Amino acid sequence: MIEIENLSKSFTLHNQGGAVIPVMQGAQLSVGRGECVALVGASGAGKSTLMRMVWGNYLAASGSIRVGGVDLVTAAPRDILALRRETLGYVSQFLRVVPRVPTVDVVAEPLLTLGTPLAEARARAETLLARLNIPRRLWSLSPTTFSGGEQQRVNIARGFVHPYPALLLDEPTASLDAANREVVLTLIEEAKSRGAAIIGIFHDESARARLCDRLVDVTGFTPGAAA
Ligand SMILES: Nc1ncnc2c1ncn2[C@@H]1O[C@H](COP(=O)(O)OP(=O)(O)OP(=O)(O)O)[C@@H](O)[C@H]1O
Repeated sequence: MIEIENLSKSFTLHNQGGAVIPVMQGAQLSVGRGECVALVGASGAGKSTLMRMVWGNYLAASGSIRVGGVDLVTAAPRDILALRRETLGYVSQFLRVVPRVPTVDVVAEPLLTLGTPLAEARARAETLLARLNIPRRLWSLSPTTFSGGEQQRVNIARGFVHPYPALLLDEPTASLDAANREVVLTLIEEAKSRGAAIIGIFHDESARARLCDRLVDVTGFTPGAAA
């Protein structure tokens, strides 16, 4: 479902004399349906950079990243947007929302853009918000004033409301209490059992051990690392 081949990336710092920092070379990764792969490696090794390339926010210098047949390295922006609507979900660590949109609609939005009728989209959003223990009285409010953990759960609800065939998870349990962490781990297990291909960054080692079929150390993709 997710196939990464011979991927390279460098950053050019235009405000610092055009310094070029190579961060990745020859990265390979393949994630099948129902599989969860954890990206590991020391801080600065390139986990987030790899994730952002798969999401299509960072452009690779060379190589390919195929998700459901679309190559993110060469795809046109409209094809990347279509991929994000239908196929590829991303739960980032931080919620970014348009102010004043009620939480229930923030969560329902991915379904609405796919043409799901409003009542059905809201009902599915509410089921997830309830599972994730967001109090009902907050559903009609914007999540901008919510606590860190509440915002993370809203973000997770939004990422799981549509059954994306591929999912990127950046520290999905980072600021959660034990009960909510358990809900999130169960949601990820359910996504795996329906066949989602998942790439995640999990500093939570026991979550990683429970969910992940493989660990991939991105240090091996650092330029100059032994191939
Ligand atoms: N936008 C950017 N511009 C320039 N350099 C960047 C940029 N993003 C990342 N880097 C560099 O790329 C390297 C990899 O960073 P990245 O954030 O991917 O590491 P990481 O493994 O996710 O680290 P951490 O576990 O600390 O989050 C670092 O040396 C970082 O400074």
